[in-house]
Amino acid sequence: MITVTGLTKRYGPTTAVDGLSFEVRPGLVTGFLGPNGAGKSTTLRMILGLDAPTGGSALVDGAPYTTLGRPLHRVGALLDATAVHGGRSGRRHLAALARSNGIGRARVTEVLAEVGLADAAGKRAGAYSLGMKQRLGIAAALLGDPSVLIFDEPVNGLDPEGVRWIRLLLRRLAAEGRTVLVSSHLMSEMEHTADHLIVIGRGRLLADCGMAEFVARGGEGVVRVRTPDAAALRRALLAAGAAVGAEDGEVLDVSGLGAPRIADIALAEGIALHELTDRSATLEDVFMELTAEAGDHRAAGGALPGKRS
Ligand SMILES: Nc1ncnc2c1ncn2[C@@H]1O[C@H](COP(=O)(O)OP(=O)(O)OP(=O)(O)O)[C@@H](O)[C@H]1O
Repeated sequence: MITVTGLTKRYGPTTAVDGLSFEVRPGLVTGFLGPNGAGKSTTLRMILGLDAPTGGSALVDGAPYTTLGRPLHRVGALLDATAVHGGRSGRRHLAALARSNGIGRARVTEVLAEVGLADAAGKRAGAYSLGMKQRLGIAAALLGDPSVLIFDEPVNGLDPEGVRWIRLLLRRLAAEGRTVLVSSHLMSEMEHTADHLIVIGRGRLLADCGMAEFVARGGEGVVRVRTPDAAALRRALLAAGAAVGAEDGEVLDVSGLGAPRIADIALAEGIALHELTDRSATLEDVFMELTAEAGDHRAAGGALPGKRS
């Protein structure tokens, strides 16, 4: 469990984190989202005792990270996967970490296998691809079998197979009852991975709720229907109480009725459907709207990487 209370960090005139309070609970993947410069990394660094708060507190299982005995057994973190000693092999990197934390060598072999690096363990980490470095960083996070895991942008730069691997890993770690906090800019990926969301903007809390609840803020869904008989279907849907946007050739945008009901009405009227697509709001839609409302010009400009078109 991570408990952040009134957490504040100022760098000179810049307030990076501004009175932030939230809890991260076990058994869930919690997504930590915010536009560039929102204060995510600064918050994670304070949770991990790498930066001292200007005010407030960040506790792991009720205590500041810096006071935890054998911290690798309590918290595992991946902050910057490229920050490894390039001249050492993956195995030696992990062995050094294990030794300084009183962890046996057998565990090194175990985590190397778990992240799929068993075959590359003897190679210089400096020669690893970004994906392999991410895996090595994750192996280090898992080394002490911690109950709390923190990952900052774990899928950055990974290929689709690597992204999928991380998604399944995060889900498994949460299913094992661990506390999993993960930051990412990849909204479509987060939508598949996180159960709960903490969204910040300009260092302040914008949302702390379940994924479904957050996405539902996008309002009523719209169903796109394509049919060669748009005029007749439009009449039938209006009669059934739907709101139907202006006809555009064969395409109708329908709200107020779900896709199954629209299909039933079309069937009853003997009208063929060539497309029936649920176009409800996505996580990205709601995120962009929320962060734009909060006055973050970068989010409003739509310049986030990983944007789904
Ligand atoms: N060491 C530092 N000295 C001065 N300012 C800093 C420092 N670290 C962060 N900041 C500032 O604090 C703010 C928050 O930065 P932070 O890196 O925490 O945001 P972030 O949400 O992680 O952004 P990104 O998504 O771009 O990684 C930014 O305005 C940043 O410039």
